[in-house]
Amino acid sequence: YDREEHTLRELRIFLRDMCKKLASNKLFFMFTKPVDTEEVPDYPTIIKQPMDLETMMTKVDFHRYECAKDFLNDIELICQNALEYNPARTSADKQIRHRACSLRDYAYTLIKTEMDTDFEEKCQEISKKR
Ligand SMILES: Cc1noc(C)c1-c1cc(NS(=O)(=O)c2ccccc2)cc(C(=O)O)c1
Repeated sequence: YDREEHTLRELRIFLRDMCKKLASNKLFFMFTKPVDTEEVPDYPTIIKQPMDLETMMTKVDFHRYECAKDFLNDIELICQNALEYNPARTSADKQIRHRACSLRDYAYTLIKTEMDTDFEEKCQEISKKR
């Protein structure tokens, strides 16, 4: 196996562990699956690019992430969607916005602390060439 494939395989193992850690935190329960359009019928009229942690795990398996930055872009999407769909001053909306921001900060911090900087740089170099 050439070196680049080995690097990307290592990235996928790391990102699956990230997904698992984020999805296992009860605080982030509502981000673990796509928003159910039966439960929330107007969701697709407001949120054009839904994202969730189960979809992200599938994207890892389909080799859709070539660096941690691409993975964090989807975490950002989960967070932005929650802020956009739940803008009210009610405690329910405030709670989901707070949890969305916690998910984003927790994901960035996990990657920053657990991922080698030059490993990410190597992934981004590979990603640029493809
Ligand atoms: C996410 C999201 N974005 O807008 C809203 C609104 C939510 C959201 C959606 C749901 N119900 S759901 O059937 O779509 C679902 C259940 C379990 C996991 C994932 C989604 C529940 C909650 C909640 O706070 O409990 C929040």
